[in-house]
Amino acid sequence: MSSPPSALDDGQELSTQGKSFNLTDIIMTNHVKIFDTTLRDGEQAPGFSMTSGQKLKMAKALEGLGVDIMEAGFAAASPGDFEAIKTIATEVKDSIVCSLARCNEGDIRASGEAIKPAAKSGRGGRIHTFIATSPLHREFKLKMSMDEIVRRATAGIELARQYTDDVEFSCEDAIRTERDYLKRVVEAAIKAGATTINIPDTVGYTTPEEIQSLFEFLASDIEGADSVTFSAHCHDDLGLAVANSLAAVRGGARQVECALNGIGERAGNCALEEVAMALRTRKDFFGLSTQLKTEGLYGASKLLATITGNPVPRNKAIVGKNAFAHESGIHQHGVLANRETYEIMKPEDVGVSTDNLVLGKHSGRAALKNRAETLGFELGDNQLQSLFVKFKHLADEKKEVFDADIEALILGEAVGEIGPWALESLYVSAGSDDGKRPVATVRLHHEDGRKETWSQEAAGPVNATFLAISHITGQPLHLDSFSVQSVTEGEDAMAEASVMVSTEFSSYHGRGTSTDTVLAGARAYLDVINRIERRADRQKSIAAQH
Ligand SMILES: CC(=O)SCCNC(=O)CCNC(=O)[C@H](O)C(C)(C)COP(=O)(O)OP(=O)(O)OC[C@H]1O[C@@H](n2cnc3c(N)ncnc32)[C@H](O)[C@@H]1OP(=O)(O)O
Ligand SMILES: CC(C)C(=O)C(=O)O
Ligand SMILES: [Mg+2]
Repeated sequence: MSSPPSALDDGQELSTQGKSFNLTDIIMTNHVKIFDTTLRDGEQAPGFSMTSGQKLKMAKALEGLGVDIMEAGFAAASPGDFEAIKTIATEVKDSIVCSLARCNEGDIRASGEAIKPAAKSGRGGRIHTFIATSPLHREFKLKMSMDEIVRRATAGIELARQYTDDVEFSCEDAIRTERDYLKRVVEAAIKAGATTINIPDTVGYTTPEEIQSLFEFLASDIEGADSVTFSAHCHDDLGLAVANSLAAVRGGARQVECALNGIGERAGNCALEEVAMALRTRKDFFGLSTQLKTEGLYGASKLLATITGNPVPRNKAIVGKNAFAHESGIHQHGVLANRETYEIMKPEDVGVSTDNLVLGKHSGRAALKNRAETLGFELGDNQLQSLFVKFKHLADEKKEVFDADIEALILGEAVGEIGPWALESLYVSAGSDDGKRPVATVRLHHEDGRKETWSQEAAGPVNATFLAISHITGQPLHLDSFSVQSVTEGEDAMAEASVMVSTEFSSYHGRGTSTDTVLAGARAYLDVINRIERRADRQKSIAAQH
C-alpha cells in the first residue's frame, strides 16, 4: 500500500494569490504548540464555571499533560479570576501561564500583574491581548474605525511588552475580516512587539480549505512573518473546529488553541484531545509533533467532567466511554484477531486501560497507586492514603473493583470544594405495596457548623430525597433532568447520577457516584446546591469589594 501524501513534503511548492513559495523555508519547526484555553474560553461557556481551587486542580492536570501554554483566565473579569491566574502562575512550573486582556490599559495591567509570579520565576508568563477586526464587530460592537483599532492594538501590545516579552495578539473574528485589513493589523501588531499572532475563527464559520489558504497567505505576505508564531483558534459552530485547526497547521500555524473535551463558547473550541491525537496518529501525513503526554488525556478529561458536572458523551472521540468499546460481533471478532482491524489508536496511548478487572480487597497501596497512575492520576501520599481507605470500604462492598470504580473514587476526592453542605446520612424506606409512600430522612452538615435533619414523604424515593435536601438547604429547585448510569458492571455496579437544574440566571450540572443509586442521586443534587451557593457567595464577595 502506498503511503498517503505528507502535508509537509520537503520543498513542497505552494501558490498563494499567484505567488509561489516554499513552505519549509518559512516554517522552521515541526513542533506544534498546544495552547490550552480550557480555563478561559472553556470556562466562559454557560454551565462550565469553576471555582479558583478547581481551576488550580485543572491547571495542575494540564501541566501534567504537557501543554505548552495554558490560558488561565481573564484577569480583568473578576477579582476571583485575577487571584486564580496569580495562583496558577505561582504553582505551575512547566507550562507558560497566560491571561487574556482586551486592548485597554486596565485589562493589560491586570493581566501583567496576574502573571507576574511566572514572569519573575524566569519561566515567563504570557499576555494575550485581542481586539476585533471584522466589519460587523467594528461597526456594531466596538464602534471604532479601522485606524482606531490599529492604534488600540499597537498601544495594547506595547504596554503588554512592558510586563513580558511573550505577547500574543488576536484579531477577533479574523476569518470575517477583509484580507488587506487583516494584513495591515497583523503587520502593525508584529511591529509593536507581538510574538504570537492568533487568527481566531470566533464564530466557527470557516472551512478547512479557506483557513489553510489564509495561513499560507499570512506566511507568505506578511512582513515580519518569520519572527512570530502563527496560531489558530477555531470554534465548533459547524462541527469543523478540529478539521479547521489541522488545516491551519497545514497552512503554517504552529500553535493550536484548544480546550479539553472541546468546551468553550457556544458549540465549543477545538477539542485538545482530538487535535493532539490526530497529529500523533497521522504523523505520517502531517509530519508534526506536540509535546503532550497523551496517556494523561483520559484522566484529565474525566477530571474536567467531574469538576464542571458535565459528563463526556459516550460517543465522544478519544475520551468517550465508547471510543474503544466494541459490541457488535463482526467487530469483536476482528478485534480479537487483531485490535488494529477496528482501532486506529491504542487505548493505553490516551490513558484508557484495557485491563478491566483490576483490584480487590486483598490489594495494597502499591497496586492502587500503580493503577491510578495508569489511569492518568498522580497521587500525593495523603491523597493515596485517603483513597486507599475508601478503596478498602468499596472492596468490602463489591466483589470486583473496576478501573471506573477507582476513577470515581479519585474524582470524588478531586472535585475539591464540595461544600458548603455535606451529606451526613440518608435513610430511605420504599417499595412496600401497603399504601405507604416512600420516605427519605436526610441529615446534612453545613460548613458553618449547622446540622439539620428532615424526613420527607413523596411519590418515589429519589423525589423524597431531593425534597428533603431542598427543605434543609432552602433551595427549592426545578429539575431539568435527572439520569443515572452504571459506570461499572455487575449487580453491585457503581452508579453515576447526573442532575441538571436551571435557575433564572444560569444552568447547573451536578454529579454523584455510589453503589446505591438513590445515594448517588442525593450527592448529585447536593452538588448542584453547593455550586449555586458557592456562586452566590462569590458574587457577594465581589459586590463587597466594589
Ligand atoms: C471572543 C471572546 O471570547 S472575547 C472574551 C470574552 N470573555 C469575556 O467577556 C469574559 C470576561 N468579561 C467580563 O467579565 C466583562 O465583560 C468585563 C469585565 C471584561 C467588561 O465588563 P463591562 O465593562 O461591563 O463591559 P461589557 O462587557 O458590557 O462590554 C464590553 C466593552 O468592552 C469593549 N471591548 C470589547 N472587546 C474589546 C477589545 N478587545 N478591546 C477593547 N475594548 C473592547 C466593548 O466595546 C465594550 O465597551 P463599552 O463598555 O465602552 O461599550
Ligand atoms: C479572544 C479570542 C481569542 C477568542 O476567544 C475568539 O475570538 O474566539
Ligand atoms: Mg474563542
